[in-house]
Amino acid sequence: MTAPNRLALLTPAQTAAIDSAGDVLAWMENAGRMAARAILRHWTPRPVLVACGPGANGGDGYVVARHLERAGWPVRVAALSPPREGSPAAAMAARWRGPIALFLPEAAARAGLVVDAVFGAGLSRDIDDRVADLLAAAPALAAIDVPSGLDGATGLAKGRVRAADLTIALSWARPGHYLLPGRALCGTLEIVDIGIPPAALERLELDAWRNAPGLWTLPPLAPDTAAGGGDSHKYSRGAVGVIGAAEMTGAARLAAGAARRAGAGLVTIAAESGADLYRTGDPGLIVDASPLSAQVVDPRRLAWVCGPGLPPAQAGEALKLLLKAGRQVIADAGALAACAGRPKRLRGVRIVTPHVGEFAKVFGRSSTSPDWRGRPDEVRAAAKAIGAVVVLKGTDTVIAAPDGRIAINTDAPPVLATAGAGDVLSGITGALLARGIDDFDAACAAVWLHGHAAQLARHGRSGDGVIAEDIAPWLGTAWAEAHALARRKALG
Ligand SMILES: NC(=O)C1=CN([C@@H]2O[C@H](COP(=O)(O)OP(=O)(O)OC[C@H]3O[C@@H](n4cnc5c(N)ncnc54)[C@H](OP(=O)(O)O)[C@@H]3O)[C@@H](O)[C@H]2O)[C@@H](O)CC1
Ligand SMILES: [K+]
Repeated sequence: MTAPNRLALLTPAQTAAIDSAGDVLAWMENAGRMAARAILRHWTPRPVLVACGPGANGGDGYVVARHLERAGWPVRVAALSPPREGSPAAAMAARWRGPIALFLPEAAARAGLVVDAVFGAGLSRDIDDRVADLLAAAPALAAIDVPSGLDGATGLAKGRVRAADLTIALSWARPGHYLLPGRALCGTLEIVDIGIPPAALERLELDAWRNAPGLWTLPPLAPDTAAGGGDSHKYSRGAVGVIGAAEMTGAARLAAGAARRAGAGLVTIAAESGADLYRTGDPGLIVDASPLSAQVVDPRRLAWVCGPGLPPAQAGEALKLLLKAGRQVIADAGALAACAGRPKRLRGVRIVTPHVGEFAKVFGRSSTSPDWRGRPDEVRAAAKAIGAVVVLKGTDTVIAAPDGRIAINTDAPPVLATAGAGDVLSGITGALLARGIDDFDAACAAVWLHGHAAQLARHGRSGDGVIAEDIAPWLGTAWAEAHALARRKALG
């Protein structure tokens, strides 16, 4: 993976590292000017209160105030406390000669728009009532960097955080802009360029990105005959095995169908029992009723999906056989249930795809409260513990590699919260692994294709009535769009 800088997500600590060696005054001026421009695009002229904190976020606020006033808007500034003497923020505060207001909710309520420049990357504790009350009284809110109280690293709220209508991110977004509840607290997110040279990123150890085409690249979906790929055969396009359950056959069929649409040359359902049920399904699907122990040694069937629809005991047995045979395993559903509280049993698998409840059961968290989902470090730790890529599924799916890299998916539609959608994802992942794509890239690309195909299904025919079966037929289009987007961004 050669991750492009434009997809990088910066934590507050990384921003601080950039600032310590940079021209903060110039960047602050740019940040305030660009934020003012974004505000001018989003709102018609109205009285504005700019709420400024004591740090550089407040410094940006004084610049916004100056530019909005220059644009003819009535502007007042309310300071929580004055900036530290000699700091860049103090220099910007000194250049504000306009009206001052008390830092009180009444001042916010009288304005038509409040600019939240109280805390950004320097947030160090929960915000108190004084800040929360003022921001809560705002009729509309534009936040600089993050809404005050939102932890940019985790997406968690520190105290009572007022959701913004517009959040203006500076040069790069943060994990917290995309992780829930942060994503919901940001409103519309705009990323503005404040002139930090891309070389500044080279000094950082980047480890988080937005999941989008360009982060990974896909081979062509089908062999290109014109380019001499016409002699490729079904095994060279990747062969996928899916462990079939005797009873809940739908899940394995959904996974297998998705693997086929995602470009696998050959997909087999391993069904020691229940084979007849599978044979009544799609004609292009191979059903193998021989003992699994004999199937797993077929060297051509490298990638296996283990778990969808399986009872935990069967999944656990299958997992052991697959790992012993050195297969590339995607563990989901029943295979995760078989490893509840025993994550070490997953050592040797390539990718696991738990939802929040499964993650909690496998990795032994006592609570499934939505609160902890915003903590990428927990997903990183899980990936490290089992030496495999962990895909924590949700509306803000986090994909973590054992080496600490994470990608956050940002555009999955809510319609994906439907039975069988997870089985489809495991099938797509299997197809990409079988085609020889690196584990982390395969997981990231599968998550994106899955979400994008669901979006296409939604805009195509299904509307909000998208069901799991609707997703796979759109994978070909999603694949083509991934190529087009990666190409366009690389050029642009
Ligand atoms: N490279 C970039 O992207 C650039 C970014 N820029 C901007 O810089 C911002 C980061 O600036 P920053 O480091 O000064 O932190 P900021 O959030 O203003 O606050 C720190 C102050 O608040 C205080 N404090 C914290 N929490 C508190 C609480 N709950 N309740 C009360 N007080 C609290 C804290 O006190 P302390 O923790 O020290 O006690 C300290 O005094 C960033 O968000 C962006 O807007 C541009 O200007 C330039 C280029
Ligand atoms: K802010």
